[in-house]
Amino acid sequence: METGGKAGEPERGQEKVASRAASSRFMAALAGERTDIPPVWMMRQAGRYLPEYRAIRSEARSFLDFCYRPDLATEATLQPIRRFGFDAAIIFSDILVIPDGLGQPVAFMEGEGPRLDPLPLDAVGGLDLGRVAGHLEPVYEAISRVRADLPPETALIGFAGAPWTLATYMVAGRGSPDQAFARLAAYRDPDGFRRLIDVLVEAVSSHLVAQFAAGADAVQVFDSWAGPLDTDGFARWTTEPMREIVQRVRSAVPGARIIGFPRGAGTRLEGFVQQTGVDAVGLDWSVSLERGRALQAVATIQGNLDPLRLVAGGRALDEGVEAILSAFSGGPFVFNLGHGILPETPIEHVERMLARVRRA
Ligand SMILES: Cc1c2[nH]c(c1CCC(=O)O)Cc1[nH]c(c(CCC(=O)O)c1C)Cc1[nH]c(c(CCC(=O)O)c1C)Cc1[nH]c(c(C)c1CCC(=O)O)C2
Repeated sequence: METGGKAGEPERGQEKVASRAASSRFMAALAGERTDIPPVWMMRQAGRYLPEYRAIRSEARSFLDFCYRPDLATEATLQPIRRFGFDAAIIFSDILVIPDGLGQPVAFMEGEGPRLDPLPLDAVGGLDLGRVAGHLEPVYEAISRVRADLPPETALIGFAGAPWTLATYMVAGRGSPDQAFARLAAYRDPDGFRRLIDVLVEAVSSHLVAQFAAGADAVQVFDSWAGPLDTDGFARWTTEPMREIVQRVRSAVPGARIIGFPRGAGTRLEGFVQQTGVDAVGLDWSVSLERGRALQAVATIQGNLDPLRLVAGGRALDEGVEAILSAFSGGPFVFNLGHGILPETPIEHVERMLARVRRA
C-alpha cells in the first residue's frame, strides 16, 4: 500500500480511532491513501440477489423484525463476505429504524416499499428521542457479533439515513421520486421542518456513535434524496445537518471515519465535502469521471458503477469497471456501485466485477 496524503488535506487522520480493521485496505483508503488495489464493497450487498439471503428471509415475520433479530442480521451481514470476500461488511439494518425508534412505526409492504403514518410538522414534539437507543439495541448487538466474527482485515461499516432523507419518508409516509411532499412542507413551514431536522440530527448522531461503540470501523450516511433539493434547500437540509453530525460524532469518537452519500448532489459535491468535513464521498453514476477525479483532491471517493451494468454483464460491465479503475486508481478510492445492487443481478456478474477490480 502506498501512502500519500491528499492535496489540501487538513489535519485528517491525526488521531486515529481504535479500529479492529485499522490495517485494512478500506481503512487506508478512508484515511486518504492510494492503495495498490482499490478496496471494494457494494451498497445493499446483503439482500435478495443472494439465494442464501432469500433462504433466511422467511425466518422473520417482517423485514424490520429481521433487522431487529441480531442472529439473522449477523448472518445476513456475513453472507456476502463469505461468498465474495469484500473489503468491508455493512451491518444489515435499514435507515428507517430511526423513525421507528422515535415512535413513528414503519411497515414494509411486499413489493411496495416502506409505509408510515405521515407525521404532521406540528406533531414533531411527540417524537421520543429517549426511546431510540433502547429500541436500536439489537442493531448494536448485531454489530458486536459481526465484528467478532469478521476477519481482522475486513472493515465493518455502520450507517444511518441522513436527516433530510429520513424526513421525506416521515412527512410523506412513503417514498416518492421527487420528494414534492417534503419539499412543499419545508417551504410552507421552515421552522417546523427545522425542528424535525434538529431531532433527526440528534438521533442520527447518537445512532452513529453507538455503532462505533459497538464495533463499527467507519460509518456511511445515506442522503438518498438530496438530489431534488434546490440550492438553498441543499444547504439547509443536506449540508448543514451533515456538518453538525460529523462534528458531533467526531467529538464523541475522535478520528471517526465518515462517508457521506448525497445522491444526486451533482455540482454541489465539492461544497458538500468541504463544508461537512467527511472523509469520503459516495458518487452516484451520474457523476462524471472528471468530476470524480477532481474530488479526490479533497476527499476519498467511493463509487460509481451503474448497477444496471452489473445486471447486464458482458462488455457493458467490463467497460464500466475499466473506465472507473483507470480514472480513479491514481488517488484515494473505494470501488462501489453508484447505488444499491438490484435484486435481479446475476451472481456471476458480481464475481466478474470483483476479478477485474482485483486483477485476479
Ligand atoms: C432509502 C433507503 C432505505 N434503506 C436504505 C436506504 C438508503 C439507500 C438507498 O437509497 O437505497 C439503506 C439500506 N437498506 C438496507 C441496507 C442494508 C445494508 C446493505 O446491504 O447495504 C441499507 C444500507 C437493507 C434493505 N432494505 C430493504 C431491503 C429489501 C427488503 C427485503 O429483503 O424484504 C433490504 C435488503 C427495504 C427498503 N428500505 C428502504 C426502502 C425504500 C426499501 C424498499 C425498496 C427495496 O425493497 O429495495 C429505505
